[in-house]
Amino acid sequence: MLRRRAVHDRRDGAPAAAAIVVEDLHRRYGDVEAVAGLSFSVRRGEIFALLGPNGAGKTTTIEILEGYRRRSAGTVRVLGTDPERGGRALRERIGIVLQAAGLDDELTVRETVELYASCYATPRALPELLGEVDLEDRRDRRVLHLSGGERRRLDLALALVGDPELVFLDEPTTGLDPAARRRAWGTIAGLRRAGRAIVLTSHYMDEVQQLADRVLVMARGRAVATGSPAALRAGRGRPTTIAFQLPDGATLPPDLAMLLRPGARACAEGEAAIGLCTDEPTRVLHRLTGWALAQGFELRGLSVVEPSLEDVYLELTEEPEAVLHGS
Ligand SMILES: Nc1ncnc2c1ncn2[C@@H]1O[C@H](COP(=O)(O)OP(=O)(O)OP(=O)(O)O)[C@@H](O)[C@H]1O
Repeated sequence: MLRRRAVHDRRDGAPAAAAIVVEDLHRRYGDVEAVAGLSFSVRRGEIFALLGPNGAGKTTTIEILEGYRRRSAGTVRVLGTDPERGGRALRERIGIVLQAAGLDDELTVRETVELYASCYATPRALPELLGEVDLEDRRDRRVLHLSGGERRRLDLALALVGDPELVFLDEPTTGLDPAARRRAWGTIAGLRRAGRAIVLTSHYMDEVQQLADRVLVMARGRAVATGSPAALRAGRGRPTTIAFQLPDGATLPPDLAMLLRPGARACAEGEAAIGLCTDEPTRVLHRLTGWALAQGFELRGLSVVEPSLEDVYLELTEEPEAVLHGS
């Protein structure tokens, strides 16, 4: 059973809903400004996704939060402490799941967890921990013989062995089959229910949409959008797409044809051959179906599609000057 955390700072008992507070963070590497004035906060009991294309500055930001890189300027508080000065005491309160942790293939699951547990003063009990990541029946199996999904769950167990208040998950479901991904999502959602703060990076937008309470999209070291996945999808006048297939030889009337924007990403995607982009889906759908009925056409594959988080992400990261802040 998961332990539910009180939303309090462990050291002084004061309320501390924010697990991470970052204000005007900068990091330069010579001429490169990898992080150029980033501000955000992460609450306890929330999954916060940090997204951005290659080179956006995600790794630099996360390693500053983890205490493994120094910043050039700005203020950072992680669990109430400056990570540059937190040392081992802070690191014991943080769990990190890397994309490829270097584990000893010859050790069993139990031996691997016990090895990591020996680094903590008060580690989690083995049965409870293996239960949380659904690995109880693999405890005596060597790492070498674990499936990809089991290996990722062991990585997660190792990050949780010190009972962290804050967990960093880097691409937690890369390489997993669809069923294993769904199980991993359930485990990650369980971490949130237990009151932990979770910082997630992922290239799977369906995963982010499913798990994240809030998203920060970075490009060129800056935030280009923050907000819930739903707020980002609905934001800034993004049109709805009405998708369908036209019968062979049929031609749309001019007032509907003018809504065809084949170059626009939201219109081009989807299974149907034709997409109309509109901010007035009710009116346009009424007009379209009225026209089709009058012509005696069946509009196969008719659907009304909101932009996906992936559409929004691609649009934002291709236009880094466009700054949006959702709720
Ligand atoms: N140690 C370093 N020395 C010099 N430049 C660096 C160093 N680390 C990162 N950079 C540069 O800083 C920028 C941001 O890199 P960073 O690794 O933080 O981005 P990222 O968003 O994590 O990218 P990716 O998704 O590819 O891992 C890039 O231009 C990168 O080349």
